[in-house]
Amino acid sequence: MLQAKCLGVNYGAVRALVDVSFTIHPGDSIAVMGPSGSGKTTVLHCASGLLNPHRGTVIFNGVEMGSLKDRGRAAIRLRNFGFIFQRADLIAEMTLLENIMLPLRVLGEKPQTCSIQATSLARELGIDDCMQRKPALVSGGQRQRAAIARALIARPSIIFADEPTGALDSVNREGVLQLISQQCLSTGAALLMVTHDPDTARICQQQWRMHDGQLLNPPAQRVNSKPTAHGRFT
Ligand SMILES: Nc1ncnc2c1ncn2[C@@H]1O[C@H](COP(=O)(O)OP(=O)(O)OP(=O)(O)O)[C@@H](O)[C@H]1O
Repeated sequence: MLQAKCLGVNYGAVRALVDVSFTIHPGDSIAVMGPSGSGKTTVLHCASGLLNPHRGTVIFNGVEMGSLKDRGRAAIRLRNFGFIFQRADLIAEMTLLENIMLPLRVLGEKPQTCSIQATSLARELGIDDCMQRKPALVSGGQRQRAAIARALIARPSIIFADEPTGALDSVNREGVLQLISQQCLSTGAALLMVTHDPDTARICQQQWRMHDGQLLNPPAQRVNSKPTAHGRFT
């Protein structure tokens, strides 16, 4: 589904990525781990088309992302990718409902259809009682659940998550991780998640390690495992 070949990114003298290659298949769940500055976020940004690598290519469903203009890459992101960041990054002026509906609205769905789907997803994520509130008036855990709903509503084929529970306490962290893995299992979406935390990484089938811009355990050497009945991955 997504293939990255020999990615290289430099920031001046800093070699943020060095010859990084990997493949993401439908349903894969991958945690990208490694020390601060090792290139985890840069990998996520290149894979998702947020950043054009200086060397190498990213091919999504047969389309080379680097050959597209910004608008073309944005269209692929909107239709196929969901994003969850450490801070929920919801739009402050909109209610949770409006935030969650936003991707479908941009894709041209009717408001009523968007509202029905957003409400149903919010119920699954346990935030249906605060959908009319703005982000500043709900808890951090509720904000992050809303961000997950927004990332999932257009049924993306890949979820990109960068420290998605970094701003949460341990109880909320566990709940949010369960929700992400359950939602990926039920929709078949792949997950590429950057995290420092080994406990967080354990929800994924695969743990990739980065060091000094290099991927240390290339995906070809990995052994895949299957999701458990509890919605977690082994
Ligand atoms: N916009 C930028 N300008 C200059 N250097 C950058 C920029 N973004 C990243 N870097 C550098 O590239 C390297 C990789 O950064 P990256 O953010 O990918 O690492 P990371 O593993 O995600 O780090 P962290 O865990 O601290 O978030 C680091 O040395 C970083 O300082």
